[in-house]
Amino acid sequence: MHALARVQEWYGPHSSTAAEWPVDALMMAKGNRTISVILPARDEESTVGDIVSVIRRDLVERTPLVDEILVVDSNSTDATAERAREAGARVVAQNQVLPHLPPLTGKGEALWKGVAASGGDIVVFIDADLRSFGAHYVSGLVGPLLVDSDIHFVKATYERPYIGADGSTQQGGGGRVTELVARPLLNMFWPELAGFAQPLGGEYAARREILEQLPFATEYGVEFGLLVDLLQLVGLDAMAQVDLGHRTHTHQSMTALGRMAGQIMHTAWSRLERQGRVLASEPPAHTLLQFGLEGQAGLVDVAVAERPPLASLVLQEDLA
Ligand SMILES: O=c1ccn([C@@H]2O[C@H](COP(=O)(O)OP(=O)(O)O[C@H]3O[C@H](CO)[C@@H](O)[C@H](O)[C@H]3O)[C@@H](O)[C@H]2O)c(=O)[nH]1
Ligand SMILES: O=C(O)[C@H](O)COP(=O)(O)O
Repeated sequence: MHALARVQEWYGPHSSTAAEWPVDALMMAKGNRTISVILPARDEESTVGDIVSVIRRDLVERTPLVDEILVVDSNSTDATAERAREAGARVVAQNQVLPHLPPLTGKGEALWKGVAASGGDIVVFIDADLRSFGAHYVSGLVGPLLVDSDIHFVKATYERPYIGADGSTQQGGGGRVTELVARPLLNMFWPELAGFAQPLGGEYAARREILEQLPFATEYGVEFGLLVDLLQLVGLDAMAQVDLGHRTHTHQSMTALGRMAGQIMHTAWSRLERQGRVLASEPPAHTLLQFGLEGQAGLVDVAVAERPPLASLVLQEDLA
């Protein structure tokens, strides 16, 4: 079957909206399973507290859908940890989780450490820089996992405007790396994943037993790597998409997004090599020469390290 026909066949039965997953119905479906919400946070003092407070108020105190709120403090230099703790989250410092391992950096490292430090049967990731967060983000993402045992992973979709520094809104202007890098790469090499409208979005949920079987690319390669690896591990029919409505967040600069794009291309390359689809005569360069606003040049490293599946680590430590 042609890949796009496959996407069409998948799309209907695997797509829903957050409104289709009311919290009361999910409480009935939850049984004795536990749910952890993990927020990776680097210098997010202005937003992390509000997000944690909403989860705590609506999904812990009002209705106990969520069992654990964990903020992974990703080497912040601001009051992220204090704001998160005051709002009611458990906070762990990224480098204090599995401290016997040499630390790595970036968002993927924060997520991997978050999975290691949390305990829920279902894990929900929520970015800590969201400005549009509502409790429906969490309930929408866990809905398909709680009611359908064949679903192992749920990814959010939403409208993503670009909000300028002057507050002006450009509808559909957000997600620049998604549109210019991730989507073309997915369509070229993994077209079955083309139906995920926001492949780089930071909001998704999965069963712990699946997350522990997956390697985690560090830095900003993590979402792209997880999607590609999940397709191989569980297959498209075990993956679902939920529309959460609208997402706004803190935008990064163009140079920061250039580095992100480089990291995503490296992650894609590593998967192509691993799947035996390219044979490199020499490895791709991981340096990126960028030019700042005033024309100053700077060399940055966009290499993406990788953490092994947590399950393999536990096994190794058991054997040691
Ligand atoms: O070293 C880091 C960098 C980021 N973050 C946190 O990760 C989240 C998302 O990072 P952000 O810098 O806001 O990324 P975006 O520019 O929003 O990038 C988008 O695209 C990335 C690549 O797929 C995803 O990782 C993001 O979740 C997604 O929002 C935020 O809570 C950050 O504080 C960390 O914890 N550690
Ligand atoms: O998903 C993306 O492409 C990055 O998060 C960048 O998003 P932005 O263009 O909305 O800042």
